[in-house]
Amino acid sequence: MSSDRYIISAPGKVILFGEHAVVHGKTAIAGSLDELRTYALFEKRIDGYLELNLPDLGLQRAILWPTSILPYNLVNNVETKEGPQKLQFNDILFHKIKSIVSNGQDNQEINHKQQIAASTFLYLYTCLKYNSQTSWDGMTICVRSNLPIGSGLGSSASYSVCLATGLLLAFGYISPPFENKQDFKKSSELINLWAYQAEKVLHGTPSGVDNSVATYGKRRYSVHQWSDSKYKGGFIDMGHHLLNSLGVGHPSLDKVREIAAQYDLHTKLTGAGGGGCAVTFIRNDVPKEKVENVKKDLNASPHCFECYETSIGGHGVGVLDTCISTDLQEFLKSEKNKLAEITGWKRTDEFRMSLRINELRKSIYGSTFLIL
Ligand SMILES: Nc1ncnc2c1ncn2[C@@H]1O[C@H](COP(=O)(O)OP(=O)(O)OP(=O)(O)O)[C@@H](O)[C@H]1O
Ligand SMILES: C[C@@](O)(CCO)CC(=O)[O-]
Repeated sequence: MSSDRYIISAPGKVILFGEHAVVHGKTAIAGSLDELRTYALFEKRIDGYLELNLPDLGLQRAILWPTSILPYNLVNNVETKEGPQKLQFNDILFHKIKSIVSNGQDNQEINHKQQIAASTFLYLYTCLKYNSQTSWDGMTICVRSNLPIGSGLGSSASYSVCLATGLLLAFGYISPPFENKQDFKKSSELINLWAYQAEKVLHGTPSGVDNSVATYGKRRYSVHQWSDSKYKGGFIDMGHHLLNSLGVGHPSLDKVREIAAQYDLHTKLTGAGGGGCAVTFIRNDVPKEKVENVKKDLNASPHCFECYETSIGGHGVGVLDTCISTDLQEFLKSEKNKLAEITGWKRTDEFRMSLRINELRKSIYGSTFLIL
């Protein structure tokens, strides 16, 4: 049974090895991030309007559409209950949605990034609403994230997973609390499948790693244990140099490496490259003061690098307790570092329902990846 309100949360990701190889069907190793997440609030409306709030993308006001303008007649492939292979990306629908988004707003200018994010939402909404038996006729949505957006840490995948989960819940395709393992498995597969469609809107031809990591996540697994026990700095350096040789490096990422190397720490670029984020691995034996000093040096460099200290293995997608009283205004205006608190994500496990399955996945997209 569908409720009137959901708060969803999904993690960002870091790719440790193989970010470009995975696009060509080779193996990558990736992990979900702890505490760097996207949060989405879904509220039912019955007035036939969709309201989308994306303040992190700089949208000053909500975007509003009547649900009646959506091209449901172009939906031809809603195979939500079938196997993933049956779900094809619908180009005709996507182009129509894009034109609705770019024509539609008389009260504010919407830039390209905002248009793509809005199209992603409308694409999933139109596909999933078609054929659904639900009392939701319209909804208000607000998405917030404490991830850097467009920097290689999977903000788009966590956005996609939040949208897919909220819509699948609202339209009754899945239902919390995912009580038994079978429900767990089915719901997470469906979320991942639809998040992948969203990633296609955002990325074109994604490998599917990012949305899988944001869906499945994993139990906490600290970078310290990981780097100590299995891999040494040489691997990390080699990964970085190989990516540089592909031409996806950036001088500022080399600068991060240079500063961290002064403290005997190893760094590589992560994600697509060409800018974005580098990841520095911190061994168990590195004292806290040393970490603070590296961060200070990175901040103080002419590039003013921003540092996020985290571990690998955050929870996968979760549906948070709907009794939490956070309202739209509070959610919209919250500082990024307060999102976990105001949504209740910081409360104990018994208050949240989380989907987590950890395994080596031979993906439906053709690539193999290990989720840490
Ligand atoms: N909090 C958010 N609010 C609205 N849209 C978001 C949000 N986070 C991500 N997005 C969408 O995802 C896009 C960023 O995707 P992009 O692939 O460029 O970066 P990334 O996912 O952070 O990096 P990578 O894919 O390399 O890991 C944004 O332009 C927007 O469309
Ligand atoms: C660079 C790439 O690994 C995305 C990183 O976010 C490509 C992909 O997996 O689609």
